[in-house]
Amino acid sequence: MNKFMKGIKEILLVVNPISGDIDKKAMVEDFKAIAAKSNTEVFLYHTKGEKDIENVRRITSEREPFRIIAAGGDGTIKMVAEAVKELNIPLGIIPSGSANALALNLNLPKNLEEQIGVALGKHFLDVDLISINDELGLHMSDIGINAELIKNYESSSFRGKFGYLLQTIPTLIQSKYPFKFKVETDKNIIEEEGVLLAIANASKYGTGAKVNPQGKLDDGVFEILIFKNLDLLEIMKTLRNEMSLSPDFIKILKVKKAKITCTEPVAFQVDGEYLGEVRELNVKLLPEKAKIAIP
Ligand SMILES: Nc1ncnc2c1ncn2[C@@H]1O[C@H](COP(=O)(O)OP(=O)(O)OP(=O)(O)O)[C@@H](O)[C@H]1O
Repeated sequence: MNKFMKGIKEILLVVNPISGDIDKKAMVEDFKAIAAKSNTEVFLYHTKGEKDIENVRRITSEREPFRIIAAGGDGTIKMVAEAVKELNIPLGIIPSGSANALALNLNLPKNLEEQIGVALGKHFLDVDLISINDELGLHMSDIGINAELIKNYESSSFRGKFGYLLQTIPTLIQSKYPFKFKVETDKNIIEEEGVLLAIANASKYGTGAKVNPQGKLDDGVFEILIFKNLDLLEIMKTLRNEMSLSPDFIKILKVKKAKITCTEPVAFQVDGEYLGEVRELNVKLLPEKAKIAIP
């Protein structure tokens, strides 16, 4: 008798073994124990750091899980969302990265038992997916000083808040700001000088900085935020803390599609991952959504 005939459901648990420098053995055991109570088996996949999208896709088509859980940081969640974006399989998140910005924006609980409960629960948000130069963006991507800061942070050896703090002044000194941004949308063309242009699906950065009060992950639009060239230290301070930035510093456009160009190559990051310098970004909302379990 196969598992379907026995009425056993299967979950795919995707675990990033290195994310956040956290040992996940106890989490996996807890997860299996809780899943077993509802006649659910767990198929475990440890990410390898290469070919993970292909592997998750293959395992999903072979095993047909009714839900996929991503245990890792933002990079792991994004990888899983990319792998199964055409399939409409519900996703759960066990936040276990050094950066958990999506979990923060989804108000996921801090306690592991509660996180497992939510990940296996029945409430979902259909999160918009954004394509940025063919990269999948889930919450906050940008070009300008924040991406320069992430680049410097990634190449330094200090992690966490202190690591960012340490890189702030060198980033400001080395930065090529202000940048000249041109944004073309269906409605108009805007040219503006600024220190940073963000493509925001969410309201907050992973630091808690609430820069996009209008941002809703499931509203079928995204915001383009242009941080004007004003009080740079104030902006940097805001980005790295749980603060709201004064609206005087930001211009906000609500769009479904845009082309962004800069006169010079500028640092670019997607959901906290530095992706080199670009001169042009083609951004559009994808027709697919990620169905993510929420409290
Ligand atoms: N087994 C592995 N060995 C090395 N790297 C891996 C492995 N599995 C996944 N990765 C890498 O982990 C990264 C994703 O990490 P994720 O964002 O989930 O956690 P994180 O702790 O927040 O990471 P980071 O601090 O790099 O943002 C990807 O770059 C991926 O290639």
